Amino acid sequence: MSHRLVVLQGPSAAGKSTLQAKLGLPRIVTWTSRPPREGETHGREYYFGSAEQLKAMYASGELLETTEYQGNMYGTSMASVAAAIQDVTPHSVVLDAFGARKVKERYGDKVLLVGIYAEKDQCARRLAERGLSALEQERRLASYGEEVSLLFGCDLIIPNPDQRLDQALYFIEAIGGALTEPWD
Ligand SMILES: Nc1nc2c(ncn2[C@@H]2O[C@H](COP(=O)(O)OP(=O)(O)O)[C@@H](O)[C@H]2O)c(=O)[nH]1
Ligand SMILES: Nc1ncnc2c1ncn2[C@@H]1O[C@H](COP(=O)(O)OP(=O)(O)O)[C@@H](O)[C@H]1O
Repeated sequence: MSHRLVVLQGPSAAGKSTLQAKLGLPRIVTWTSRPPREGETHGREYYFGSAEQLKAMYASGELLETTEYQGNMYGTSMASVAAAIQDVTPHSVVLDAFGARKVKERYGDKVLLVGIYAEKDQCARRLAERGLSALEQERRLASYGEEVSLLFGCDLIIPNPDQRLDQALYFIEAIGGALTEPWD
């Protein structure tokens, strides 16, 4: 398979990070201006920086793309994506639909866009269990409809309903297996 980068997109709490972890590929760490959550470390979950820093990085061409999500900026470093695409080992990254499209436009078939889908009430429950404030939960769910409609731009969509994580994992493992087979 010629895909070098798996991009996961989908609504908040659909299960993107969970499935990315199970995919087991090295992850591209992206930048955000949102404050770190408890347990998050600079360089592991994200690189944390100010909005001004991210804007300056974008202006200087250091970031391939930036997006605003829930009032915070996010961005992917040009060098990290280029290095991932060149690397012998495929990588993965979680991006919103805007970032996913940018990366796909630039790298075409080297990028596999995987949409992760779960129903709205299930995402709502998962968000509530994550301990986010009521306002944050509401904000994340507000973009649910738009994020689901944008899944149709993906190369494939994996449903991740409650109680069927095993089924979603089956597909994720199949992708991981196909990507890590020897290629010419
Ligand atoms: N375009 C773009 N989106 C990103 C980037 N990094 C993260 N995201 C998106 O930002 C969204 C919000 O991430 P986060 O604040 O960690 O919240 P959560 O995923 O809802 O817990 C995620 O769903 C990702 O899709 C990036 O570098 N570029
Ligand atoms: N199939 C599933 N059934 C029940 N809970 C799930 C399932 N998939 C993921 N979760 C849980 O939902 C929450 C949100 O998952 P996460 O991967 O962080 O979502 P995202 O990265 O899309 O925001 C986590 O607590 C995770 O353990």
